[in-house]
Amino acid sequence: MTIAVQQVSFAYGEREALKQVEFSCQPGCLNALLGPNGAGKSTLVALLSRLYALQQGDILLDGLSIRQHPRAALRQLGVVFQQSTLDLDLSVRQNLAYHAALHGLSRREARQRIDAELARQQLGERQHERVRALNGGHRRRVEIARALLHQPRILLLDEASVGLDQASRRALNQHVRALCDEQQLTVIWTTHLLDEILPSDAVVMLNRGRVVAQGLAQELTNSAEQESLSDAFDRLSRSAEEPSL
Ligand SMILES: Nc1ncnc2c1ncn2[C@@H]1O[C@H](COP(=O)(O)OP(=O)(O)OP(=O)(O)O)[C@@H](O)[C@H]1O
Repeated sequence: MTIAVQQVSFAYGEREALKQVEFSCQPGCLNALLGPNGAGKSTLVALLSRLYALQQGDILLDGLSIRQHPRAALRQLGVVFQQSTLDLDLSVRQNLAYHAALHGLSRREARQRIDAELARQQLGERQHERVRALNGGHRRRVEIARALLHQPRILLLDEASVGLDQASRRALNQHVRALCDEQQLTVIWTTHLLDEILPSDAVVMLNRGRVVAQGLAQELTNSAEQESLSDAFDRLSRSAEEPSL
């Protein structure tokens, strides 16, 4: 499913968080939204997920405006927010069942989808354990399972790997990539960690609320004439701040 962000600007009162942001995402793969703290990544996720209403600009999902068709758009979206919203004292399965009920799934349908997601996230054996007993990586998988219960075609993950150790970060990243391949999911993966991005990934670089570059990671590195994506990001962010003559 395609995502087109068109001239989106957003301010918290006087503070501008996004300024005429425009980019599109590649369908069926992981799209990295890269930027340092405060770049505007979470604000963009909040607008995409309709947590905040758009102030200026529009976002199109397969050509459909989320302004004009908010319900249809939401049906296509699964979201894992930066802050976990699992109930730690409920079991894995109970957390999922609660969410399925909120989405209005029948008990039978909920049972089938929960079974399928638990299997896909390799959580079947942990389903009756309290979420509190799970490590950070497994908790994130529960959140992904929950986000996919209503079978969306887009998955938004906001800094999903924050707080995980290196091995869990890598495993989570690989897991999400496998989901893209298996289900043709379009993923937006926001991060400030460059080692989570592969040379072949589509990347949008945000800095201080503006898109400073977009393209395949390898192309961005080459075009900025840098050795690494990290250097390219520094270079592109600096040149975006220099006043044009
Ligand atoms: N609720 C809010 N009220 C006022 N300003 C906010 C609010 N949320 C974010 N901001 C500001 O908007 C800008 C963008 O923040 P945002 O959280 O979207 O960035 P981010 O790239 O997700 O960074 P982080 O990784 O730190 O969350 C920052 O300057 C931030 O201080």
